[in-house]
Amino acid sequence: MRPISPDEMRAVDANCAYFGLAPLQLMENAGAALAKEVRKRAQGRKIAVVAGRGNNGGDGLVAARHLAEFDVAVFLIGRSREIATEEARWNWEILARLGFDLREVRDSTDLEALSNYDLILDAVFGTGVKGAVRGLEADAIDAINASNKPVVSVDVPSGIGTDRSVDPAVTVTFHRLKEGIPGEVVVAGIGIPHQAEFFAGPGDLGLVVGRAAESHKGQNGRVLVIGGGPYTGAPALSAMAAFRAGADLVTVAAPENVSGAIAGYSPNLIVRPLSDDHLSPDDLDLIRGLLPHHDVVVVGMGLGRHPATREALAKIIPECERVVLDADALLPGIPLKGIITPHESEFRRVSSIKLPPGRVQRETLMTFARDMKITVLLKGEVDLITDGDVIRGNATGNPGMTVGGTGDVLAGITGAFYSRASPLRAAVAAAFVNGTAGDLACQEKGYSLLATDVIENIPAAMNF
Ligand SMILES: NC(=O)C1=CN([C@@H]2O[C@H](COP(=O)(O)OP(=O)(O)OC[C@H]3O[C@@H](n4cnc5c(N)ncnc54)[C@H](O)[C@@H]3O)[C@@H](O)[C@H]2O)[C@H](O)CC1
Ligand SMILES: [K+]
Repeated sequence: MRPISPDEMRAVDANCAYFGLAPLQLMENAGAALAKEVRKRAQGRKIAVVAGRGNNGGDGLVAARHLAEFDVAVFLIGRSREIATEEARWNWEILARLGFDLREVRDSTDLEALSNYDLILDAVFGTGVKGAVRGLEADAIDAINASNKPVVSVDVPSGIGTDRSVDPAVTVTFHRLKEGIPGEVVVAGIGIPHQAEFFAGPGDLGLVVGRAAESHKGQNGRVLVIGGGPYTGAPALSAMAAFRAGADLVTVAAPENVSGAIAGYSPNLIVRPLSDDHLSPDDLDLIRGLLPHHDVVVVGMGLGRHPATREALAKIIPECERVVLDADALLPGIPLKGIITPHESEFRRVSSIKLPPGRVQRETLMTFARDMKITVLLKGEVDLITDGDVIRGNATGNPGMTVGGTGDVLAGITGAFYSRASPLRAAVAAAFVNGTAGDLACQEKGYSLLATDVIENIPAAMNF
Protein backbone atom coordinates (compact mmCIF):
# COMPACT_ATOMS: atom_id res chain seq x y z
CA MET A 1 0.00 0.00 0.00
CA ARG A 2 1.13 3.55 -0.85
CA PRO A 3 2.61 5.47 2.13
CA ILE A 4 0.48 8.28 3.54
CA SER A 5 1.84 11.84 3.45
CA PRO A 6 1.84 14.04 6.59
CA ASP A 7 -0.91 16.30 5.21
CA GLU A 8 -3.07 13.30 4.32
CA MET A 9 -2.54 11.89 7.81
CA ARG A 10 -3.57 15.23 9.34
CA ALA A 11 -6.71 15.10 7.19
CA VAL A 12 -7.50 11.60 8.47
CA ASP A 13 -6.99 12.82 12.07
CA ALA A 14 -9.32 15.77 11.52
CA ASN A 15 -11.97 13.53 9.98
CA CYS A 16 -11.71 11.08 12.89
CA ALA A 17 -12.38 13.95 15.32
CA TYR A 18 -15.37 14.99 13.17
CA PHE A 19 -16.80 11.47 13.40
CA GLY A 20 -16.34 11.63 17.17
CA LEU A 21 -13.15 9.60 17.45
CA ALA A 22 -11.33 12.00 19.76
CA PRO A 23 -7.56 12.68 19.54
CA LEU A 24 -7.24 11.46 23.14
CA GLN A 25 -8.67 8.07 22.16
CA LEU A 26 -6.24 7.77 19.26
CA MET A 27 -3.35 8.81 21.49
CA GLU A 28 -4.32 6.12 24.00
CA ASN A 29 -4.38 3.48 21.27
CA ALA A 30 -1.05 4.74 19.91
CA GLY A 31 0.60 4.55 23.34
CA ALA A 32 -0.80 1.08 23.96
CA ALA A 33 0.45 -0.14 20.56
CA LEU A 34 3.88 1.27 21.33
CA ALA A 35 4.03 -0.45 24.69
CA LYS A 36 3.21 -3.77 23.04
CA GLU A 37 6.12 -3.42 20.58
CA VAL A 38 8.52 -2.21 23.28
CA ARG A 39 7.63 -5.16 25.52
CA LYS A 40 8.58 -7.54 22.70
CA ARG A 41 11.99 -5.91 22.37
CA ALA A 42 12.98 -4.85 25.87
CA GLN A 43 16.17 -6.61 26.96
CA GLY A 44 16.51 -4.99 30.37
CA ARG A 45 14.33 -3.30 32.94
CA LYS A 46 15.15 0.33 32.31
CA ILE A 47 13.29 2.31 29.68
CA ALA A 48 13.73 6.01 28.90
CA VAL A 49 10.96 7.88 27.09
CA VAL A 50 12.29 11.05 25.45
CA ALA A 51 9.21 13.16 24.87
CA GLY A 52 8.76 16.39 22.94
CA ARG A 53 5.98 18.82 23.78
CA GLY A 54 3.63 17.88 20.93
CA ASN A 55 1.37 14.88 20.43
CA ASN A 56 4.25 12.62 19.50
CA GLY A 57 5.54 13.24 23.01
CA GLY A 58 1.99 12.56 24.23
CA ASP A 59 2.09 9.11 22.65
CA GLY A 60 5.34 8.49 24.52
CA LEU A 61 3.69 9.55 27.80
CA VAL A 62 0.83 7.09 27.27
CA ALA A 63 3.36 4.34 26.50
CA ALA A 64 5.18 5.13 29.75
CA ARG A 65 1.95 4.48 31.67
CA HIS A 66 1.35 1.21 29.83
CA LEU A 67 4.93 0.15 30.60
CA ALA A 68 4.66 0.73 34.34
CA GLU A 69 5.92 -2.81 35.02
CA PHE A 70 9.39 -1.60 33.90
CA ASP A 71 11.63 1.05 35.47
CA VAL A 72 10.47 3.81 33.20
CA ALA A 73 11.60 7.43 33.23
CA VAL A 74 10.29 10.27 31.10
CA PHE A 75 12.66 12.96 29.81
CA LEU A 76 10.46 15.85 28.68
CA ILE A 77 12.25 18.21 26.32
CA GLY A 78 11.62 21.58 28.01
CA ARG A 79 9.17 22.58 30.71
CA SER A 80 5.88 20.86 31.40
CA ARG A 81 4.07 24.21 31.24
CA GLU A 82 5.21 24.44 27.62
CA ILE A 83 3.44 21.22 26.58
CA ALA A 84 1.67 22.26 23.39
CA THR A 85 -1.46 20.11 23.23
CA GLU A 86 -4.33 19.33 25.57
CA GLU A 87 -3.98 15.58 25.05
CA ALA A 88 -0.26 15.50 25.84
CA ARG A 89 -0.81 17.69 28.90
CA TRP A 90 -3.63 15.43 30.11
CA ASN A 91 -1.30 12.43 29.98
CA TRP A 92 1.54 14.30 31.64
CA GLU A 93 -0.77 15.23 34.53
CA ILE A 94 -1.79 11.58 35.03
CA LEU A 95 1.85 10.50 35.28
CA ALA A 96 2.63 13.41 37.61
CA ARG A 97 -0.24 12.53 39.95
CA LEU A 98 0.82 8.89 40.02
CA GLY A 99 4.40 9.71 40.92
CA PHE A 100 6.10 8.50 37.73
CA ASP A 101 9.77 9.40 37.29
CA LEU A 102 9.38 12.63 35.30
CA ARG A 103 12.31 14.87 34.35
CA GLU A 104 12.24 18.24 32.60
CA VAL A 105 15.30 18.54 30.36
CA ARG A 106 16.66 22.10 30.59
CA ASP A 107 20.11 21.64 29.07
CA SER A 108 22.12 18.95 27.33
CA THR A 109 23.73 17.70 30.56
CA ASP A 110 20.27 16.48 31.67
CA LEU A 111 20.41 14.05 28.75
CA GLU A 112 23.61 12.35 29.87
CA ALA A 113 21.54 10.02 32.09
CA LEU A 114 20.15 8.35 28.93
CA SER A 115 23.19 6.08 28.89
CA ASN A 116 21.83 4.40 32.05
CA TYR A 117 18.84 2.91 30.23
CA ASP A 118 18.42 -0.31 28.26
CA LEU A 119 16.03 1.05 25.65
CA ILE A 120 15.07 4.53 24.47
CA LEU A 121 11.65 5.45 23.17
CA ASP A 122 12.10 8.36 20.77
CA ALA A 123 9.04 10.65 20.99
CA VAL A 124 10.71 14.03 20.39
CA PHE A 125 8.90 14.87 17.14
CA GLY A 126 6.37 13.10 14.94
CA THR A 127 4.77 14.29 11.74
CA GLY A 128 4.47 17.85 13.12
CA VAL A 129 8.16 18.75 12.76
CA LYS A 130 8.88 21.77 10.56
CA GLY A 131 12.02 23.63 9.49
CA ALA A 132 15.45 23.17 11.02
CA VAL A 133 15.91 21.55 14.43
CA ARG A 134 17.86 23.64 16.95
CA GLY A 135 18.40 23.93 20.69
CA LEU A 136 17.26 21.31 23.18
CA GLU A 137 15.46 19.19 20.57
CA ALA A 138 18.66 19.02 18.52
CA ASP A 139 20.59 18.05 21.66
CA ALA A 140 18.03 15.34 22.39
CA ILE A 141 18.29 13.86 18.89
CA ASP A 142 22.10 13.87 19.14
CA ALA A 143 22.01 12.30 22.60
CA ILE A 144 19.65 9.53 21.45
CA ASN A 145 21.90 8.74 18.48
CA ALA A 146 25.03 8.82 20.66
CA SER A 147 23.53 6.54 23.33
CA ASN A 148 24.32 3.25 21.57
CA LYS A 149 21.11 1.85 23.04
CA PRO A 150 18.29 0.22 21.12
CA VAL A 151 16.01 3.04 20.00
CA VAL A 152 12.33 2.65 19.16
CA SER A 153 11.00 5.69 17.31
CA VAL A 154 7.39 6.74 17.80
CA ASP A 155 5.48 7.14 14.51
CA VAL A 156 8.51 8.47 12.62
CA PRO A 157 12.20 8.91 13.54
CA SER A 158 12.22 12.33 15.22
CA GLY A 159 13.36 15.08 12.88
CA ILE A 160 12.88 13.02 9.71
CA GLY A 161 12.96 15.29 6.69
CA THR A 162 14.90 18.01 8.54
CA ASP A 163 18.64 18.63 8.97
CA ARG A 164 18.85 16.29 11.98
CA SER A 165 17.06 13.05 12.76
CA VAL A 166 17.10 10.00 15.00
CA ASP A 167 18.51 6.79 13.57
CA PRO A 168 16.36 4.12 15.26
CA ALA A 169 16.54 0.32 15.37
CA VAL A 170 12.81 0.21 14.70
CA THR A 171 9.99 2.66 14.10
CA VAL A 172 6.44 1.92 15.24
CA THR A 173 4.37 3.97 12.86
CA PHE A 174 0.65 4.53 13.36
CA HIS A 175 -2.21 3.57 11.12
CA ARG A 176 -0.35 3.52 7.80
CA LEU A 177 3.18 3.46 6.43
CA LYS A 178 4.73 6.95 6.29
CA GLU A 179 7.07 8.15 3.56
CA GLY A 180 10.84 7.66 3.74
CA ILE A 181 11.33 5.87 7.09
CA PRO A 182 14.69 4.07 7.11
CA GLY A 183 15.25 0.76 8.91
CA GLU A 184 12.71 -1.64 10.36
CA VAL A 185 9.16 -0.33 10.42
CA VAL A 186 6.15 -1.77 12.24
CA VAL A 187 2.75 -0.40 11.25
CA ALA A 188 0.42 -0.36 14.27
CA GLY A 189 -3.34 0.10 14.11
CA ILE A 190 -4.71 2.77 16.44
CA GLY A 191 -8.42 2.17 15.90
CA ILE A 192 -8.95 4.20 12.72
CA PRO A 193 -11.36 2.13 10.61
CA HIS A 194 -11.27 2.22 6.80
CA GLN A 195 -14.64 4.00 6.85
CA ALA A 196 -12.96 7.01 8.45
CA GLU A 197 -10.76 7.24 5.36
CA PHE A 198 -13.69 6.75 3.00
CA PHE A 199 -16.17 9.39 4.16
CA ALA A 200 -15.36 13.03 3.48
CA GLY A 201 -14.87 15.39 6.39
CA PRO A 202 -13.31 18.70 7.36
CA GLY A 203 -9.83 17.20 6.90
CA ASP A 204 -10.56 17.00 3.18
CA LEU A 205 -11.50 20.64 3.19
CA GLY A 206 -8.22 21.39 4.99
CA LEU A 207 -6.34 19.74 2.13
CA VAL A 208 -7.90 22.27 -0.25
CA VAL A 209 -8.13 25.48 1.75
CA GLY A 210 -6.04 24.86 4.87
CA ARG A 211 -2.36 25.18 5.57
CA ALA A 212 -1.57 22.04 3.63
CA ALA A 213 -3.43 23.28 0.56
CA GLU A 214 -1.77 23.08 -2.80
CA SER A 215 -2.11 26.84 -3.36
CA HIS A 216 -0.46 30.09 -2.42
CA LYS A 217 -2.00 33.15 -0.86
CA GLY A 218 -3.71 35.38 -3.40
CA GLN A 219 -4.17 32.52 -5.83
CA ASN A 220 -7.67 31.51 -5.00
CA GLY A 221 -8.72 30.98 -8.51
CA ARG A 222 -10.50 32.56 -11.40
CA VAL A 223 -13.55 30.64 -12.53
CA LEU A 224 -15.34 30.90 -15.86
CA VAL A 225 -18.95 29.68 -15.82
CA ILE A 226 -20.49 28.85 -19.18
CA GLY A 227 -24.20 28.33 -18.79
CA GLY A 228 -27.70 29.70 -19.12
CA GLY A 229 -30.17 29.83 -21.95
CA PRO A 230 -33.45 28.16 -21.11
CA TYR A 231 -32.56 28.65 -17.44
CA THR A 232 -31.07 31.90 -16.15
CA GLY A 233 -30.73 31.02 -12.49
CA ALA A 234 -28.48 27.99 -12.93
CA PRO A 235 -25.24 29.74 -13.99
CA ALA A 236 -25.82 32.51 -11.46
CA LEU A 237 -26.07 29.94 -8.66
CA SER A 238 -22.84 28.26 -9.79
CA ALA A 239 -21.07 31.60 -9.99
CA MET A 240 -22.20 32.81 -6.57
CA ALA A 241 -21.29 29.45 -5.04
CA ALA A 242 -17.80 29.68 -6.57
CA PHE A 243 -17.39 33.12 -4.99
CA ARG A 244 -18.55 31.92 -1.58
CA ALA A 245 -16.16 28.96 -1.86
CA GLY A 246 -13.29 31.42 -2.20
CA ALA A 247 -12.82 32.14 -5.91
CA ASP A 248 -11.20 35.55 -6.47
CA LEU A 249 -12.93 36.23 -9.76
CA VAL A 250 -15.91 34.69 -11.50
CA THR A 251 -17.00 35.39 -15.06
CA VAL A 252 -20.23 34.08 -16.54
CA ALA A 253 -20.47 33.61 -20.29
CA ALA A 254 -24.21 33.40 -20.99
CA PRO A 255 -26.61 33.81 -23.90
CA GLU A 256 -27.18 37.40 -24.82
CA ASN A 257 -30.90 37.41 -23.94
CA VAL A 258 -30.27 36.26 -20.34
CA SER A 259 -26.97 38.00 -19.60
CA GLY A 260 -28.73 41.05 -18.17
CA ALA A 261 -30.79 38.88 -15.83
CA ILE A 262 -27.67 37.03 -14.65
CA ALA A 263 -25.79 40.28 -14.02
CA GLY A 264 -28.82 41.30 -11.93
CA TYR A 265 -28.14 38.47 -9.43
CA SER A 266 -25.07 40.19 -8.08
CA PRO A 267 -22.83 43.17 -8.80
CA ASN A 268 -19.87 40.85 -8.10
CA LEU A 269 -20.44 38.93 -11.31
CA ILE A 270 -18.75 39.75 -14.59
CA VAL A 271 -21.08 38.70 -17.39
CA ARG A 272 -19.99 38.25 -21.00
CA PRO A 273 -22.93 37.93 -23.40
CA LEU A 274 -22.82 35.23 -26.07
CA SER A 275 -23.86 36.11 -29.62
CA ASP A 276 -27.31 34.49 -29.61
CA ASP A 277 -29.92 32.99 -27.27
CA HIS A 278 -27.86 29.79 -26.99
CA LEU A 279 -24.16 28.86 -27.01
CA SER A 280 -22.98 28.16 -30.56
CA PRO A 281 -19.76 27.83 -32.57
CA ASP A 282 -20.03 31.57 -33.27
CA ASP A 283 -18.95 32.10 -29.65
CA LEU A 284 -15.70 30.14 -29.93
CA ASP A 285 -13.54 33.25 -30.36
CA LEU A 286 -15.09 34.92 -27.33
CA ILE A 287 -14.59 31.79 -25.16
CA ARG A 288 -11.05 31.23 -26.44
CA GLY A 289 -10.27 34.80 -25.47
CA LEU A 290 -11.55 34.17 -21.93
CA LEU A 291 -9.81 30.83 -21.30
CA PRO A 292 -6.28 32.17 -20.61
CA HIS A 293 -7.68 34.52 -17.94
CA HIS A 294 -9.35 31.75 -15.95
CA ASP A 295 -8.03 28.72 -14.05
CA VAL A 296 -11.15 26.56 -14.21
CA VAL A 297 -14.17 26.39 -16.49
CA VAL A 298 -17.51 25.21 -15.09
CA VAL A 299 -19.87 24.37 -17.89
CA GLY A 300 -23.34 23.04 -18.58
CA MET A 301 -25.79 24.58 -16.09
CA GLY A 302 -28.97 25.65 -17.86
CA LEU A 303 -27.36 25.61 -21.31
CA GLY A 304 -30.11 23.62 -23.02
CA ARG A 305 -29.57 21.04 -25.73
CA HIS A 306 -29.46 22.98 -29.00
CA PRO A 307 -27.37 21.05 -31.58
CA ALA A 308 -25.20 24.15 -32.08
CA THR A 309 -24.53 24.21 -28.33
CA ARG A 310 -23.36 20.60 -28.41
CA GLU A 311 -21.15 21.38 -31.38
CA ALA A 312 -19.58 24.33 -29.57
CA LEU A 313 -19.01 22.31 -26.38
CA ALA A 314 -17.32 19.52 -28.33
CA LYS A 315 -14.76 22.10 -29.46
CA ILE A 316 -14.39 24.09 -26.22
CA ILE A 317 -14.04 21.29 -23.66
CA PRO A 318 -10.82 19.75 -25.07
CA GLU A 319 -9.27 23.24 -24.99
CA CYS A 320 -9.98 23.76 -21.26
CA GLU A 321 -7.10 22.86 -18.98
CA ARG A 322 -9.32 22.31 -15.94
CA VAL A 323 -13.02 21.82 -16.47
CA VAL A 324 -16.08 20.82 -14.43
CA LEU A 325 -18.90 19.34 -16.53
CA ASP A 326 -22.45 19.36 -15.26
CA ALA A 327 -26.05 19.07 -16.53
CA ASP A 328 -26.34 19.91 -20.25
CA ALA A 329 -22.60 19.39 -20.79
CA LEU A 330 -23.22 15.75 -19.88
CA LEU A 331 -24.66 14.53 -23.16
CA PRO A 332 -23.55 11.86 -25.61
CA GLY A 333 -21.17 13.30 -28.22
CA ILE A 334 -19.70 15.88 -25.86
CA PRO A 335 -16.23 14.79 -24.71
CA LEU A 336 -15.59 14.07 -21.02
CA LYS A 337 -12.71 15.78 -19.26
CA GLY A 338 -11.65 17.00 -15.82
CA ILE A 339 -14.38 16.54 -13.21
CA ILE A 340 -17.92 15.46 -14.07
CA THR A 341 -20.75 15.91 -11.55
CA PRO A 342 -23.63 13.70 -12.74
CA HIS A 343 -26.51 12.22 -10.81
CA GLU A 344 -27.31 8.62 -11.61
CA SER A 345 -29.38 9.22 -14.75
CA GLU A 346 -26.87 11.73 -16.15
CA PHE A 347 -24.17 9.18 -15.51
CA ARG A 348 -26.11 6.59 -17.47
CA ARG A 349 -26.59 9.12 -20.27
CA VAL A 350 -22.86 9.75 -20.76
CA SER A 351 -21.54 6.28 -19.97
CA SER A 352 -24.34 3.99 -21.18
CA ILE A 353 -23.76 2.20 -17.89
CA LYS A 354 -26.65 1.39 -15.57
CA LEU A 355 -24.91 1.37 -12.22
CA PRO A 356 -25.35 -1.91 -10.34
CA PRO A 357 -26.39 -1.76 -6.69
CA GLY A 358 -24.07 -2.45 -3.77
CA ARG A 359 -20.31 -2.62 -3.73
CA VAL A 360 -20.00 -3.50 -7.43
CA GLN A 361 -21.17 0.04 -8.09
CA ARG A 362 -17.94 1.42 -6.72
CA GLU A 363 -15.83 -0.86 -8.90
CA THR A 364 -17.83 0.11 -11.98
CA LEU A 365 -17.46 3.79 -11.27
CA MET A 366 -13.72 3.49 -10.66
CA THR A 367 -13.18 1.56 -13.86
CA PHE A 368 -15.11 4.17 -15.84
CA ALA A 369 -13.14 7.06 -14.31
CA ARG A 370 -9.86 5.25 -14.93
CA ASP A 371 -10.72 4.42 -18.54
CA MET A 372 -11.92 7.95 -19.31
CA LYS A 373 -9.09 9.61 -17.32
CA ILE A 374 -11.58 11.79 -15.45
CA THR A 375 -12.81 12.33 -11.91
CA VAL A 376 -16.45 11.44 -11.31
CA LEU A 377 -18.53 13.01 -8.55
CA LEU A 378 -21.69 10.91 -8.60
CA LYS A 379 -24.42 12.72 -6.69
CA GLY A 380 -26.61 10.55 -4.50
CA GLU A 381 -27.68 9.89 -0.95
CA VAL A 382 -24.02 9.10 -0.41
CA ASP A 383 -22.04 10.92 -3.09
CA LEU A 384 -19.28 8.82 -4.60
CA ILE A 385 -16.09 10.47 -5.82
CA THR A 386 -13.38 8.67 -7.77
CA ASP A 387 -10.44 9.41 -10.02
CA GLY A 388 -10.14 5.73 -10.89
CA ASP A 389 -7.41 5.22 -8.33
CA VAL A 390 -9.15 6.15 -5.08
CA ILE A 391 -12.86 6.13 -4.23
CA ARG A 392 -14.39 8.31 -1.53
CA GLY A 393 -17.88 8.94 -0.20
CA ASN A 394 -19.72 11.92 1.17
CA ALA A 395 -22.66 11.55 3.50
CA THR A 396 -23.37 15.22 4.21
CA GLY A 397 -26.55 16.69 2.78
CA ASN A 398 -30.24 16.00 3.27
CA PRO A 399 -33.44 15.24 1.33
CA GLY A 400 -34.29 18.97 1.25
CA MET A 401 -31.50 19.35 -1.27
CA THR A 402 -33.50 17.72 -4.02
CA VAL A 403 -34.81 21.25 -4.65
CA GLY A 404 -33.66 22.72 -7.99
CA GLY A 405 -30.31 24.47 -8.16
CA THR A 406 -28.30 22.62 -5.51
CA GLY A 407 -26.44 20.76 -8.27
CA ASP A 408 -25.45 24.11 -9.77
CA VAL A 409 -24.15 25.17 -6.37
CA LEU A 410 -22.07 22.00 -6.11
CA ALA A 411 -20.57 22.57 -9.58
CA GLY A 412 -19.59 26.13 -8.62
CA ILE A 413 -17.90 25.04 -5.37
CA THR A 414 -16.10 22.27 -7.25
CA GLY A 415 -14.80 24.82 -9.76
CA ALA A 416 -13.50 27.12 -7.03
CA PHE A 417 -11.66 24.26 -5.28
CA TYR A 418 -10.31 22.76 -8.49
CA SER A 419 -8.25 25.91 -9.06
CA ARG A 420 -6.21 25.03 -5.97
CA ALA A 421 -6.18 21.26 -5.73
CA SER A 422 -6.17 17.98 -7.62
CA PRO A 423 -9.51 16.98 -9.17
CA LEU A 424 -10.09 14.27 -6.54
CA ARG A 425 -9.34 16.53 -3.57
CA ALA A 426 -11.40 19.36 -5.06
CA ALA A 427 -14.42 17.14 -5.72
CA VAL A 428 -14.32 15.45 -2.28
CA ALA A 429 -14.05 18.78 -0.46
CA ALA A 430 -16.78 20.33 -2.63
CA ALA A 431 -19.20 17.47 -1.92
CA PHE A 432 -18.52 17.84 1.80
CA VAL A 433 -18.98 21.62 1.82
CA ASN A 434 -22.09 21.56 -0.38
CA GLY A 435 -23.78 18.96 1.83
CA THR A 436 -22.73 20.67 5.06
CA ALA A 437 -24.02 24.03 3.79
CA GLY A 438 -27.26 22.23 2.90
CA ASP A 439 -27.48 20.73 6.38
CA LEU A 440 -26.96 24.16 7.96
CA ALA A 441 -29.61 25.64 5.65
CA CYS A 442 -31.96 22.82 6.65
CA GLN A 443 -31.49 23.67 10.34
CA GLU A 444 -32.73 27.19 9.56
CA LYS A 445 -35.36 26.56 6.92
CA GLY A 446 -36.30 22.90 7.23
CA TYR A 447 -37.00 21.11 3.97
CA SER A 448 -38.30 24.32 2.38
CA LEU A 449 -34.68 25.38 1.87
CA LEU A 450 -33.64 26.90 -1.45
CA ALA A 451 -30.37 26.66 -3.37
CA THR A 452 -29.69 30.29 -2.42
CA ASP A 453 -29.89 29.28 1.28
CA VAL A 454 -27.24 26.65 0.60
CA ILE A 455 -24.98 29.32 -0.94
CA GLU A 456 -25.46 31.60 2.07
CA ASN A 457 -24.25 28.78 4.32
CA ILE A 458 -21.09 27.97 2.35
CA PRO A 459 -18.90 30.30 4.50
CA ALA A 460 -20.10 28.57 7.70
CA ALA A 461 -19.58 25.15 6.12
CA MET A 462 -16.03 26.18 5.24
CA ASN A 463 -15.35 26.91 8.92
CA PHE A 464 -16.08 23.34 9.97
N1 LIG B 1 -3.70 9.63 13.85
C1 LIG B 1 -2.47 9.61 14.29
O1 LIG B 1 -1.58 9.17 13.61
C2 LIG B 1 -2.20 10.15 15.59
C3 LIG B 1 -0.99 10.74 15.81
N2 LIG B 1 -0.60 11.17 16.99
C4 LIG B 1 0.76 11.59 17.16
O2 LIG B 1 0.82 12.97 16.90
C5 LIG B 1 1.99 13.25 16.18
C6 LIG B 1 1.90 14.60 15.56
O3 LIG B 1 1.73 15.50 16.63
P1 LIG B 1 1.89 17.07 16.52
O4 LIG B 1 1.53 17.62 17.84
O5 LIG B 1 1.16 17.55 15.34
O6 LIG B 1 3.42 17.27 16.18
P2 LIG B 1 4.76 16.71 16.83
O7 LIG B 1 4.54 16.05 18.13
O8 LIG B 1 5.44 15.94 15.77
O9 LIG B 1 5.64 18.03 17.07
C7 LIG B 1 5.09 19.29 17.10
C8 LIG B 1 5.71 20.10 18.23
O10 LIG B 1 7.04 20.40 17.97
C9 LIG B 1 7.21 21.78 17.68
N3 LIG B 1 8.15 21.88 16.57
C10 LIG B 1 7.91 21.57 15.29
N4 LIG B 1 9.03 21.73 14.56
C11 LIG B 1 9.99 22.15 15.41
C12 LIG B 1 11.37 22.49 15.25
N5 LIG B 1 11.97 22.43 14.05
N6 LIG B 1 12.07 22.85 16.33
C13 LIG B 1 11.49 22.95 17.55
N7 LIG B 1 10.17 22.64 17.76
C14 LIG B 1 9.45 22.27 16.71
C15 LIG B 1 5.82 22.29 17.38
O11 LIG B 1 5.71 23.64 17.68
C16 LIG B 1 4.98 21.42 18.27
O12 LIG B 1 4.97 21.89 19.60
C17 LIG B 1 2.09 12.08 15.25
O13 LIG B 1 3.36 11.95 14.69
C18 LIG B 1 1.73 10.94 16.20
O14 LIG B 1 2.86 10.53 16.91
C19 LIG B 1 -1.63 11.15 18.06
O15 LIG B 1 -1.14 11.14 19.32
C20 LIG B 1 -2.52 9.94 17.90
C21 LIG B 1 -3.21 10.01 16.64
K1 LIG C 1 9.33 10.26 16.96
